[in-house]
Amino acid sequence: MAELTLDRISVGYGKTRIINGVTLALQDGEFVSLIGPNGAGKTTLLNGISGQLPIVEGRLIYGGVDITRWRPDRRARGGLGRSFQTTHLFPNLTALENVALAVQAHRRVRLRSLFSAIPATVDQTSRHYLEMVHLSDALHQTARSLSHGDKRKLEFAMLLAIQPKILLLDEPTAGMSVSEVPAILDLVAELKVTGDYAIILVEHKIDVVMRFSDRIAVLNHGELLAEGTIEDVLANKEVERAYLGGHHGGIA
Ligand SMILES: Nc1ncnc2c1ncn2[C@@H]1O[C@H](COP(=O)(O)OP(=O)(O)OP(=O)(O)O)[C@@H](O)[C@H]1O
Repeated sequence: MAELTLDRISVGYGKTRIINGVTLALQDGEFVSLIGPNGAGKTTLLNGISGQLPIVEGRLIYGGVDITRWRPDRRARGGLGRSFQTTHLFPNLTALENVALAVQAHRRVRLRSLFSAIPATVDQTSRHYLEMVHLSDALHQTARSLSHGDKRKLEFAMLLAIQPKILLLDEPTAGMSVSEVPAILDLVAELKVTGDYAIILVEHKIDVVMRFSDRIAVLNHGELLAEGTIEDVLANKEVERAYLGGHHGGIA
């Protein structure tokens, strides 16, 4: 059974529908890249899956359960982890405190306990996730003081703290300096190799897409234009036309 099935889903803002009837299945441990020209609806589709935007038509099935009407926090607790293009950290808290907060939120511990002392088990678990993202040296640094690349690593640690089964990664290297990109991509590679996560990656850089993807899905004007292996998709004339269609940014 597919881990996650998008069954003809439509997603929109208010009365404006951006995603129209997209069907896609993600298997256990599979890595699918979601590509498409600027404005195609990639982020909107991720928002529909994670629950930030409502699915106005169709069904979202996760592990055999219809989660179409679940709120975002319930989806996250159930194992749908979502990263964003911009950072979502508590700048004045340390790296350890940020992750502890995510661990506690996931365990539904009352958050005020964080500000007295981090319970030992939470502390240990938080350190584990920080180690996974290679931030053990920055435990006690405030999030504010971290480099952009390390902030992104910290977000990964917080994402892992909710023990996701599915990772929805929205351009994880967006806004990074060239020197910071490899470490983040290595992190994605390390997560992939565990086989513990099914991953949907939104990405413009074709070299990144080629490095990781088992399969590619192409969105255009809110609809699924093509789906298949890298070779299939790159040889698809409609995909080529969509990218060459004038004002859009191309596959980089
Ligand atoms: N808050 C919003 N309200 C209304 N429309 C929006 C909103 N956010 C995005 N849109 C519109 O939805 C469409 C799809 O945007 P989306 O950000 O999902 O595309 P994308 O494929 O992720 O683009 P990019 O590759 O540039 O990030 C665009 O036409 C955009 O203008």
